[in-house]
Amino acid sequence: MSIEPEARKSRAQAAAPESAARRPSEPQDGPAKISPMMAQFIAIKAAHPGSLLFYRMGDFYELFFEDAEIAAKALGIVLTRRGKYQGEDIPMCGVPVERAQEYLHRLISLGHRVSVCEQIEDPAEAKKRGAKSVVRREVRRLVTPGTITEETLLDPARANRLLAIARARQADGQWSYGLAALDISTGEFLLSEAPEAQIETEIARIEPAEIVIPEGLMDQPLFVRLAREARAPLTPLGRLAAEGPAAERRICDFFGLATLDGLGALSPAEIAAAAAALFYVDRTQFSARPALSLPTRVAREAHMSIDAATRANLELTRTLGGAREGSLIGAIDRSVTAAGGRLLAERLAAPLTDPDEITRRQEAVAFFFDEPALREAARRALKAAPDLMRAIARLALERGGPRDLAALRDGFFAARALVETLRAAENLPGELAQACAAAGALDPLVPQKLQSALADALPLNRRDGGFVAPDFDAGLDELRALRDDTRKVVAALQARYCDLADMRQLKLKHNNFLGFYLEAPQAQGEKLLKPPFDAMFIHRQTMAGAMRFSTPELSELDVKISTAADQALVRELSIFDELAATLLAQGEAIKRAAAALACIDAAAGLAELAADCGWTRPEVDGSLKFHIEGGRHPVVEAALRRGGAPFVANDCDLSGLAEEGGRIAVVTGPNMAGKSTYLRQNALIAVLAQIGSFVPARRAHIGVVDRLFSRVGASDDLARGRSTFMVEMVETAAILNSARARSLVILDEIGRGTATFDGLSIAWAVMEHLHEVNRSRALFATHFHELTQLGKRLARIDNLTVRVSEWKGDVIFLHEIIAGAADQSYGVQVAKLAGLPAQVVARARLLLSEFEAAERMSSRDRLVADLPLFSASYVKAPEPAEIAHGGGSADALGAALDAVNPDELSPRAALEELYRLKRLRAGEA
Ligand SMILES: Nc1ncnc2c1ncn2[C@@H]1O[C@H](COP(=O)(O)OP(=O)(O)OP(=O)(O)O)[C@@H](O)[C@H]1O
Repeated sequence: MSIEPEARKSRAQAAAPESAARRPSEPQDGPAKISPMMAQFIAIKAAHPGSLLFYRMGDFYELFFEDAEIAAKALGIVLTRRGKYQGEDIPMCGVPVERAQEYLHRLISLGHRVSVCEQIEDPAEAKKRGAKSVVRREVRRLVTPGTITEETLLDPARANRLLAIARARQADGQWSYGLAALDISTGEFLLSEAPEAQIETEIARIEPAEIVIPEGLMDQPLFVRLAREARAPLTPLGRLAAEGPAAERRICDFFGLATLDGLGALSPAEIAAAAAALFYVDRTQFSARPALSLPTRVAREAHMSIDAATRANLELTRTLGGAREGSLIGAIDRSVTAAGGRLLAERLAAPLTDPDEITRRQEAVAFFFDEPALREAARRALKAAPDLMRAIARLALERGGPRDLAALRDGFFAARALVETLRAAENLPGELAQACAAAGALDPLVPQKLQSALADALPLNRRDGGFVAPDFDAGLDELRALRDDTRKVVAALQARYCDLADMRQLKLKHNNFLGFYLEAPQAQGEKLLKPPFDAMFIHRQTMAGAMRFSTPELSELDVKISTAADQALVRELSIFDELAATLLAQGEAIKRAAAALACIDAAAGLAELAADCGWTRPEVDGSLKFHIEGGRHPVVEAALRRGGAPFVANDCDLSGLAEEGGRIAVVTGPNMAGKSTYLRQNALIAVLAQIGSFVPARRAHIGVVDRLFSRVGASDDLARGRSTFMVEMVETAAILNSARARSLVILDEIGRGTATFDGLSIAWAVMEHLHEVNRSRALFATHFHELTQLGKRLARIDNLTVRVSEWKGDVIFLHEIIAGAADQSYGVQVAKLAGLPAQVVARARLLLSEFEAAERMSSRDRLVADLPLFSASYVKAPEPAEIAHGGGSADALGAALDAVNPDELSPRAALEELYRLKRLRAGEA
């Protein structure tokens, strides 16, 4: 895109007085050859490496040299030239200030960092220092993906976290990693600690927008990979940022604490990470200070551990394609506020493991579930609540605008309405009672004041003015009247003077020489030269037939009118600051109230969902139960419902006893029957139960799951140099190395990505390991029917299959899970449904019956049945000759087969031939 002609004009004007410059990276020929402006630019640029420099010039932010080339390409704006540096043109491009946020958004989302350099004095001031002096400029902010606060740059539905990682050596010599996650758009500040093997899982939970790590770790493949997987840019920090006592001091200084003792037992790695995060905040925000909450430690055991692959596979907060729509959060989010939606996403990313805490959340949902009228009223009140957390955070950073004041006003009113609604309720459960108390603690006078202060229509930026309501401030009203209604002011003044002098012909006029003056006809003017009028009216001129007078008030009027606009704005800005200060003085209470509203919204939203979709409250405790009756997949069910199709509910029981471990269900069944859906729905039900939600099931009893693992589907990771099979094996290895009795494991078609017998052997051994060593509750979907044999030999393995029926040779999926093993794959029927050409389907049917006949005659089944536990015996593959000739079948069958020429058969004839051959083999023909 190009810049508008009007904007371009003002930019040209802004740039006009400056002259040529050299490339900043090269030695300069001498100061004489560089304009003062370019010298200033070069100095500022050198002090802020690693970012694009937005250099304010009048109504534009200009970029020069390489920055201009990068930005012009990224933003699609025109690259121009401006002056020369060492004989070469200087590339330049620019963005109008009023559209800067839009351009910033694009640059930040591409992973760039932008230093915003402002003019910090009036050009008129600069001129006073001499004609060639340059306006003072300073970088006021470094905008990076993890430190943005503007509404237009943020996703309302997601937290925007900066993650700082630091490491510290432990007593046993191992490295431990501290993780500090902070969101300056809301003030949230959380700390945790993890060993190297768990960092990936922690990062997946935090979903950072930017990761800050010590410079020395920048090149480590682990971090390069982690950042790529988290789709977050990696920023290095020097060593000084987070070391020893300096780290503690940095945290204490930031929060005004004497010691860190009040924050609980923080580890050295956590302290280092927290200090690094604060250092980075300082570096990016300069003098502005975000209203961060005190850092809170998050114990890893407090949350269900879900590794990155499992999160991705289960599509908890985004689909594999990256969209929210189609993910679990997309299906369950019924919250009506942005903060409520964010809280739900956060809870989904970190389900709880403490049954008491889960019960506390459930009680809040159950309350709204049982009280539909209250739920409706609460949701109506919440709908009027804007994003309080982000509004107060922007005010704290002095980046707030009039709309943030209005957001807080509306939020205060909404909180009051909500509290009034809920206070009427009896037996408010603990979580809601606490939230109500926080929401009710807001000062009722504040919204009143904001209400009378703010105009109806509000500009985005306070500098635009016009946001203070009429009648709020007499001084402002007067200035505005002067600015807007010169004519009216003049008319009113003229009428007043006419009354005072009792002289109708007195006229108020203006010229450049006298400014405002009063003119009277000669005869009547004489009267004003005498007492008492001469005390007020000062004679200025006598003309032919008229006399001119001024008054002290009129002399001031001139000055007043010309500066009224500026003064009105200054007055408005000071009213803004006053209102902002009133709000910031209550910053902590506002943050608590905002969190309370989000909490109520999340609970009411989940209750709405449960009521709407027929969900029930699960029983969650410390046992190893996993018993679900009539479970459904929330996302698939919603999709089917949109198409008018029903979802078939299914049971699942993996319950085990502590001394033995959980049960494993081996699910076999045709393609497309619903195995993957079944596996995933049970994992999702566990996640939902542990965030305190109701679940899509008739009944559910779940003993808390500490770790959830899934190996679902197959995908290459070519960027990491891993084939499909390698990815599958790496993920499986991670599961077998870390799953425990309290874990839930979902394995979908392990071993599919390699040769049949390798795959079968691996799957077999994996199952044995899960059963004997991990002892986890597990679901295992497979097309290796041989694995159903394991159920006969290992006590806690059950076989499940999906019911299908056949009609005229076609398969009909019933999606019903029943006990037992599948007897057929129906792969060919599914291929037919998929639209494979008829000849191919017929040929496949023929081949299939041949292969099956061959297999029946082979010793494979017997071999599998005889496999000793834990001996990874190789299962003998049938000899090619056996397949070709039907193994040890009768000569008659061989002769009949030899007589068939498949190339000459129509699909129908081939099918008939196949049935004939089968009858022949069975001795019927
Ligand atoms: N319980 C159910 N009720 C209704 N429809 C279902 C149910 N389960 C699955 N389906 C439908 O069947 C489709 C296929 O399901 P799914 O992918 O789970 O099959 P699958 O057995 O895992 O197949 P494959 O073995 O080919 O991977 C789903 O997209 C959904 O539309």
